[in-house]
Amino acid sequence: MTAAQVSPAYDLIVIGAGPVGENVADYATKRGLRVAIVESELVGGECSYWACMPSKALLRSGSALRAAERLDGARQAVTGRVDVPAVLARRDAFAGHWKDDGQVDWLRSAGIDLLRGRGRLTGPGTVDVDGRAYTATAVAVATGSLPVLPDVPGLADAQPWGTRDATSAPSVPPRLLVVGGGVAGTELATAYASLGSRVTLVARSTLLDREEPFAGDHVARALTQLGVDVRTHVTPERVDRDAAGSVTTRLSDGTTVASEEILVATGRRANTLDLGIETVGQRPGDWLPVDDTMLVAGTDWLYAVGDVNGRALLTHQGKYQARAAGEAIAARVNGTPVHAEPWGDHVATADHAAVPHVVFTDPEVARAGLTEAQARSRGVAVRAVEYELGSVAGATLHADGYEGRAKLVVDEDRHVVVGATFVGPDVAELLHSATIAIVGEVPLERLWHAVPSYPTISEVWLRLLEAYGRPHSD
Ligand SMILES: Cc1cc2nc3c(=O)[nH]c(=O)nc-3n(C[C@H](O)[C@H](O)[C@H](O)COP(=O)(O)OP(=O)(O)OC[C@H]3O[C@@H](n4cnc5c(N)ncnc54)[C@H](O)[C@@H]3O)c2cc1C
Ligand SMILES: NC(=O)c1ccc[n+]([C@@H]2O[C@H](COP(=O)([O-])OP(=O)(O)OC[C@H]3O[C@@H](n4cnc5c(N)ncnc54)[C@H](O)[C@@H]3O)[C@@H](O)[C@H]2O)c1
Repeated sequence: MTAAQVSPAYDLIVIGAGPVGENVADYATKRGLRVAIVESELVGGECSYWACMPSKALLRSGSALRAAERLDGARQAVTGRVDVPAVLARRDAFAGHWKDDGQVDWLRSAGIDLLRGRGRLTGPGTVDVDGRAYTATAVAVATGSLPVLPDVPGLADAQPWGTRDATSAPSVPPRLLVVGGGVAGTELATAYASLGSRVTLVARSTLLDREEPFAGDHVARALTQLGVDVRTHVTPERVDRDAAGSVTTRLSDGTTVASEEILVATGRRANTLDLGIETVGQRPGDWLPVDDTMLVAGTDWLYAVGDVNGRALLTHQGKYQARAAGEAIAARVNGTPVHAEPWGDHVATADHAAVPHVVFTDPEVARAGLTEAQARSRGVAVRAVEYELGSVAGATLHADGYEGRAKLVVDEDRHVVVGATFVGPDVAELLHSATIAIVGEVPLERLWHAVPSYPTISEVWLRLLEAYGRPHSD
């Protein structure tokens, strides 16, 4: 195959067939565009094989077991520990055994051409895939993100685990050091502790430091109860792996930690290395700047969707962007109107202040919209109220000694909720109520008429409104 070979033109070429790229391609195809998608590894991307699905599969059995242990009557029936081989086998199934046949069949059925290989931008509307040139009216980059390895002496040579290794490991190391107190670090520390590993978690600040402060406190307490040695405000300074495979890590507080594996979960950067991104004036490794239709700044043909634009490193939010971008690209190619006004059909307005996410630790941390600190830094006239979830009747029934906390952040000028955080066992399913309140900008006066069922954990909404005080419409 020579680079001179030019294949027929597409309306759209998507580079990267993760959950986001698949959705851009699907939504554009449904609007009649001729679409090809380029994938260098597995169709389905990080989320399916090395992130969301396997990590949640590793976590779920331990959470279910602890849920039973928190309940008198069920506790007595729990006579064993987590069955590690069974959990790993279930994880393998959720990761599709790292084969993408099913996803490839879906692409075919959706009418999307799959181009296996590495995609690279070579100029406006031109993409090289392993030496073959393709052209398209529009190109969407959905290449995801890559983990960042901190510059710690000896760390790279010690062959640390990244999140890919941790989510696909065939066995559980007896001792695991987790570096990073963010989402991935706290989730994977929970998972491996549940699977019997002796886990040490090292964080350079508090845990989950971008959440409401009580979130990290609750998670740190629960991890400690699970047997995790949680060390905050420290970083690794030197790492050595000896000939027998043991890792010794010296920390900034002068202590050392011995482990069989060291997992680094210290954040991610854009996967734009070797992508030809400099052809549009962008620096490889930087998040790609986009407008709300996901059009890359300074171009009229290139889109960046999902993790790669750095707006929200979450599958559901990337897929939301993909629905907007797929439709926007189709509208522009078809010459139909583009609705780019806030909350229009072709924009991802919710990215700015209405993003929901769940940290699947035990307790779970679920937030929609802004924390109090974020709202204040944006100049919002904030009033915040908090409530102990353990005082809600539904929560006391849900688990003996239920511990958790909830918080609403209210914009006092507009009288609407701009942020909500719930921390506690099984709060994840509560979150969508908050997302709807925030996106719908439901006035607080009206929220009083949204009655939570008794006795559910959702009754915390009523308690939070009572803590705020009933505003009277006059
Ligand atoms: C451990 C972990 C757990 C997570 N859990 C959750 C969760 O529970 N919920 C949640 O919402 N999010 C979660 N995330 C985040 C989620 O995985 C990402 O937000 C999501 O995968 C982003 O999707 P994407 O399609 O943008 O990128 P990716 O899923 O990374 O897909 C990008 C695709 O592009 C391909 N590619 C890259 N470069 C090229 C190229 N040059 N040519 C061809 N193909 C290329 C890659 O092979 C890949 O298939 C988690 C992340 C991690 C690390
Ligand atoms: N449930 C979910 O939705 C889920 C789960 C996992 C990951 N993710 C996504 O993946 C992204 C990446 O996750 P992540 O946990 O890698 O990143 P993160 O940004 O959430 O956390 C990284 C943490 O590492 C710390 N850190 C950085 N350098 C360090 C160092 N040298 N020593 C010690 N600590 C250091 C940071 O202070 C931070 O607390 C997240 O932003 C999240 O959106 C989502």
